[in-house]
Amino acid sequence: MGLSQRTKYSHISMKEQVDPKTRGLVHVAHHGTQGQETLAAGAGSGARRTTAPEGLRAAPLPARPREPTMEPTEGGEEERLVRCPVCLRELPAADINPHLDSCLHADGPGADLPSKRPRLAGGPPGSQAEGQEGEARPAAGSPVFSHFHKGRGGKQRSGAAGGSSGAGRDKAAVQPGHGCSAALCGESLAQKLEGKPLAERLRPDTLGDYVGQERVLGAQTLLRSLLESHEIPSLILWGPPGCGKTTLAHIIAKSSKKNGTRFVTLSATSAKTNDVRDVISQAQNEKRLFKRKTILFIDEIHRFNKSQQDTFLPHVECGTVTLIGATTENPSFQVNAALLSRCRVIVLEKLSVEAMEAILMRAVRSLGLQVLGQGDQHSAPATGSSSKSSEFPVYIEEKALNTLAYLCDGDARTGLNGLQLAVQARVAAGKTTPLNTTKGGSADGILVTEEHVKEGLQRSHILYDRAGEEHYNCISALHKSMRGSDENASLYWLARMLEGGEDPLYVARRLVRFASEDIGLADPLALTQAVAAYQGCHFIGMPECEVILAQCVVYFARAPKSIEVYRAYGNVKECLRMHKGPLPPVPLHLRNAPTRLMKNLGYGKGYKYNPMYKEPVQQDYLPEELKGADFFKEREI
Ligand SMILES: Nc1ncnc2c1ncn2[C@@H]1O[C@H](COP(=O)(O)OP(=O)(O)OP(=O)(O)O)[C@@H](O)[C@H]1O
Repeated sequence: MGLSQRTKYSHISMKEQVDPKTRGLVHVAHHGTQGQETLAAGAGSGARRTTAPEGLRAAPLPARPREPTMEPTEGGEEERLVRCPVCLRELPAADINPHLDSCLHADGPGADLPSKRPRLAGGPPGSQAEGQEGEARPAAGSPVFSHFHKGRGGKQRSGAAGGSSGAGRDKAAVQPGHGCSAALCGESLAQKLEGKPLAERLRPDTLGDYVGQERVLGAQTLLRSLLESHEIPSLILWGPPGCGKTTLAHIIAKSSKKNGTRFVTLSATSAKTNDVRDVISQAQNEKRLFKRKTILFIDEIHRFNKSQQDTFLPHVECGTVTLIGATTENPSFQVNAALLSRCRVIVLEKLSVEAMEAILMRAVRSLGLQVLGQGDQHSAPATGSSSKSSEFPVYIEEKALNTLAYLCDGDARTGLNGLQLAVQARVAAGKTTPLNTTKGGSADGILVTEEHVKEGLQRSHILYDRAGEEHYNCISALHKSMRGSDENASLYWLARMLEGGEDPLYVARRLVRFASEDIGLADPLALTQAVAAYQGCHFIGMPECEVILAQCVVYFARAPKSIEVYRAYGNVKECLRMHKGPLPPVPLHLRNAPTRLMKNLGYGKGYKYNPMYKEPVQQDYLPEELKGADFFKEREI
């Protein structure tokens, strides 16, 4: 490595020491990271590394091109060729700093998001999504780089990635080597199916690729024109899982980079109040020193408690940050009213079957599969397949795609995961199916059928229609298993629901009911357990709350059971339903008599106040005609 490079990082290092609170520091950390990557790429052995202090290295932040600090070089050092880690050109060492600055600058001011890092790591141009996956992740607790990270279900969110538009991506995927910039480009089918989930790889980068949600994002809508003019108001994106909330934020991130706005992501499942404060103080510095705006995206904002939400309220109010929150829960209940009133609530819907079909078709094209309609005849391998020529062509039944679009219940992640697993399983099994392709001839290929797709959904734990019958079937199976004191079956049905994406509060509500209906007075503490479980789920959400529900479910399966109260109450209801004629009046002696008139009418007359009696009091409490009724006697419920 040339001295001038070392000088560059020395300069940065000095800056960190000078002003550890300002954005200078922020850049330092990232420059430090880049420095290391540059060293790796430039391959100077024995080069002196200037690393950021420990705490800073843990929070790599976007680099911003800066003026190089040129110092006299040692004899002839600048004559050595050094490879630019960005464009891979070889240049004299003396020129590398200014060149690097202009290279970094070429992406515009927003290029300081982590999308740049794969290129520094020497990945092929356009392989940014790939590179991000393999990147050293920022240390936990670094709020700024936990972009799109999501705890639930082990989902991974990539950062505000760079890369070409999704439209171009589709094309590129179908035509390998064609200005290839897509995550799936130039790989064999098996490679495309490995590693990062397909849903993540196919996350649209532009509004053009964003399917559905016409009501809020269609042409002429307010939100679309705001997004197109880069005027991003504070937003709460509310919608069911997999409908595109994070994707929309990702698109906003990409587009906001164009006008130099910073985009920072926190996940409320893992971020602490201090992380929020850090982001806000950085945003304040950015605004004050660089007039740079910050958009703060908080995924699963409903997981923040009210006081955490209060932390950013004044800063949203005064415009230090523009907030974008994503939530699957009704924001009226989960988001501070004051915060809510400062945000526009965008209600996203479950994706329609048509929208899902479009998303699946895009995936099919990217994977290079060929759709086989009923009665279709094919003579050639899958068109557009980027599979290596040694691989069999892979076909998928049109019916299989339709079924998938229906079964995934408007959740694109579920649909794409199901498709990925089905194809993966078939390819791994390597089973070729002779297809009657041409008249009088046949060809080999791998066929993915409707059955395989259903299996694929089951394998991703998702053959569970949250809105439909399966939802009721599973909760019923759980209830009956607990009633039957089968702790294994109880846990099984619980897991089937939670892994299928069921709302934990729905299960918790059922447990509250079960505590009274089936355990009742045999263990009155059961109700307390159930309510506590409900509150626990409410506080911490999935996936952490799953064990709370599991504990409660096992407690209930093992608990003694009594339906005495449930049955008796049912008997009373039955009695009321069966009563003919007007309901009997409340006996006068049981009535309260707050006024003289009421007293005169006989209200409360003859009532025996029990505490005044040492012996049991003989007194009727039921209406005359029900005297002696015993609702606790066993009857048909
Ligand atoms: N409207 C859409 N158009 C195209 N693809 C979509 C759309 N919505 C979702 N997807 C696909 O589904 C995947 C998951 O979507 P996303 O992460 O945006 O869902 P979400 O609403 O944030 O879900 P969750 O609440 O579970 O986090 C994306 O990576 C993308 O591939």
